[in-house]
Amino acid sequence: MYDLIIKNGNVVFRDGVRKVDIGVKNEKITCIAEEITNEAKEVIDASGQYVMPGMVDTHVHISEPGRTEWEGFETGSKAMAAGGTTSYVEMPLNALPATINKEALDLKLDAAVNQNYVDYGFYGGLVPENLDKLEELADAGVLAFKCFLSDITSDIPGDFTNVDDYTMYKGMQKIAELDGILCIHAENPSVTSKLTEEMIKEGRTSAAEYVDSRPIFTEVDAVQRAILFAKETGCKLHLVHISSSEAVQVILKARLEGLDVTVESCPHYFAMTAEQVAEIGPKAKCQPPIRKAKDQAKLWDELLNGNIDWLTSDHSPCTEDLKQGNIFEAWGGISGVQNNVDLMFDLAVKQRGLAVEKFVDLIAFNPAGRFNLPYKGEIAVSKDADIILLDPNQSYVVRREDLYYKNKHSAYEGRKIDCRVTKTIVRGNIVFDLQKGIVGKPIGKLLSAVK
Ligand SMILES: NC(=O)NC(NC(N)=O)C(=O)[O-]
Ligand SMILES: [Zn+2]
Ligand SMILES: [Zn+2]
Repeated sequence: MYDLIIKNGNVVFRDGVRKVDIGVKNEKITCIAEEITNEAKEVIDASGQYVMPGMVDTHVHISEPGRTEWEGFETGSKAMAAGGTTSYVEMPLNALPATINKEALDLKLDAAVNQNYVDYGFYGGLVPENLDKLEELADAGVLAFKCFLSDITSDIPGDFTNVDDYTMYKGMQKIAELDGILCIHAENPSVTSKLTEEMIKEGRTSAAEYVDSRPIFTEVDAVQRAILFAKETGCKLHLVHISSSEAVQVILKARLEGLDVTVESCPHYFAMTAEQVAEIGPKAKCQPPIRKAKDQAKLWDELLNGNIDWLTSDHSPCTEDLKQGNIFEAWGGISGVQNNVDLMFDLAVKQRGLAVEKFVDLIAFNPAGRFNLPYKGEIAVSKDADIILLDPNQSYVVRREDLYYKNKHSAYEGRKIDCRVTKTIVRGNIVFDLQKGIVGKPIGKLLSAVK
């Protein structure tokens, strides 16, 4: 007797797609066979659909507690469930206080209980004043550390700030000792902040000028410096939301030379060009910026050639008033997590011919492996039954009223997507069904690393 059987689907394994049935018991995948005829409490007919591991999104900002009006665990995780994400790792910034010591992490852990529809874990932040807190954060179970090279200043007490070089160096030494990973937002803060000042002063505040205020070389420069520091300290490195082929090439070269470094990029860098951002407006503002069409084409080559390790949403929501005005004034961060899986499946698999098993590596297997979650990210016996169904023949238009975000704005509003996540299952529990919406209770559990 199984808890759940998923029948007749095109199941995506790491080595290809096979039409098989999946049996789930006690939250795990316990059987994969051509035909399972046993009894089950629930049977799903997945005919005509892909059956894949849910997305393991290692880059999500939920600003609860402290800025809960921007996004909360409940609304954010419902959006993830509806979009095909089954686990996520939450960034140490945007909530107040930032997650830079154990007390702040405890506030997050408390706030997250009984609110999440999908499984969740946390980052610890690295900032100039918390070098002596990294160990307590690691002991308390953060899955990785995160720092900003890019300028991020705030006069609100407890808010996140960027690192200076000394902090990056010392932080990497400590994180190497703890056998952790440091994830870095890589942009040269001095150049980007001065260019920004200059352009605002001159009234050059169009979307095109915003892109020019954060040129690709500032990303490459910060990546190179992070790599140099990682070589010196032996710290494992991961570069978040990389926006340019030039930066990917630098990372690839360092990896070939033996450095333990990985790289992520995000759907918005593939789904929109700077030229389109000029039309969409501040809802599509992020840092680093969405690049021009000619640069995006090169980033696509990197993704299709297997040079980008995985995709993340970088879901960084805010209230709508912060997305008004000119693009320089608006909040930098895109709400996108609800449409990431089907949007990227459409763009990469359907439109550009990426093999569906490679797609699954990009959304699930690779991030789960890097973040020491070997029980996630793959359809295989003994793994958690975190499974999504995706219908490659269904189209939909992103509509505001369908979004679960606390603030229902999206850079993708009005966009047509030619495939759709129709069911999301977390450890054997159906949490989203296209017909019914969010189903059941917030059953999300805290992730723990297996080293
Ligand atoms: N404070 C943020 O959430 N920033 C985020 N914003 C973006 N990417 O525009 C990020 O990840 O840097
Ligand atoms: Zn960032
Ligand atoms: Zn982010």
